[in-house]
Amino acid sequence: MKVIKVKNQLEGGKIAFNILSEKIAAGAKTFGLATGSTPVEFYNQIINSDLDFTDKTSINLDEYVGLDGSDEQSYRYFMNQHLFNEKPFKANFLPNGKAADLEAEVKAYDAIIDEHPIDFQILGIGHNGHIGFNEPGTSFDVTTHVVDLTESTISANARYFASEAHVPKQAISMGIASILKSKTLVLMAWGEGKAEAINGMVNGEVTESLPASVLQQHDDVIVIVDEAAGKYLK
Ligand SMILES: N[C@@H]1[C@@H](O)[C@H](O)[C@@H](COP(=O)(O)O)O[C@@H]1O
Repeated sequence: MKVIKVKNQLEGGKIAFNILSEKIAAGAKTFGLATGSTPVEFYNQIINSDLDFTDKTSINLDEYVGLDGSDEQSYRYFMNQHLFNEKPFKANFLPNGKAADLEAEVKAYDAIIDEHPIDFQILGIGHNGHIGFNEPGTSFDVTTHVVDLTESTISANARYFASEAHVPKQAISMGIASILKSKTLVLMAWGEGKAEAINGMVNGEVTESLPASVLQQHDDVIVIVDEAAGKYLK
């Protein structure tokens, strides 16, 4: 795991963007994308670049169950607002949170990931160490699955909703086994609230109780943190 400390999200987003650009120059065509506040500056860098994505494919980590893509709180809507409306891709995949048959949707999403091996995956991290919506206790062997969100995640994500009661209780998430198949992973974290999770991920034991710790087992992971998120790192 390579750790890069930066001043702020702007500097971190630029570094992540530079890594992305190098991978594109080397032939990368499929990008695993994440939602949340963490990657917003990274997406701005993409939007403001002259890179062409019309022959590139994106596959997002997750989506809330029950939300349609037109719903402002859905991750599809977030991605449209923060990236896709400005930077057209060949294809943008996200799980369908409104699928009538969730098990069929999970299988279909696994097939999409198999057909489009991910070259570069961008990740944020939850306060409890989750990646995507793989909550503590999730097996490292799972592929796409339906997740019951923890209270901690529901309350952390309530800021985007009218109230905590409006936050969906379930999500469809790419699994840890799928995330680990990406050739390169870049995980970013900003702010003190992420400091303990980051320290556990980098220096702690590899354990399902801190899902991000599994990244220690991958040989091309770059962690970009600001001072606050990296405060326990040597
Ligand atoms: N499913 C998403 C994760 O992919 C994201 O990394 C995390 C952190 O969000 P933020 O970047 O807003 O701190 O929140 C959500 O739970």
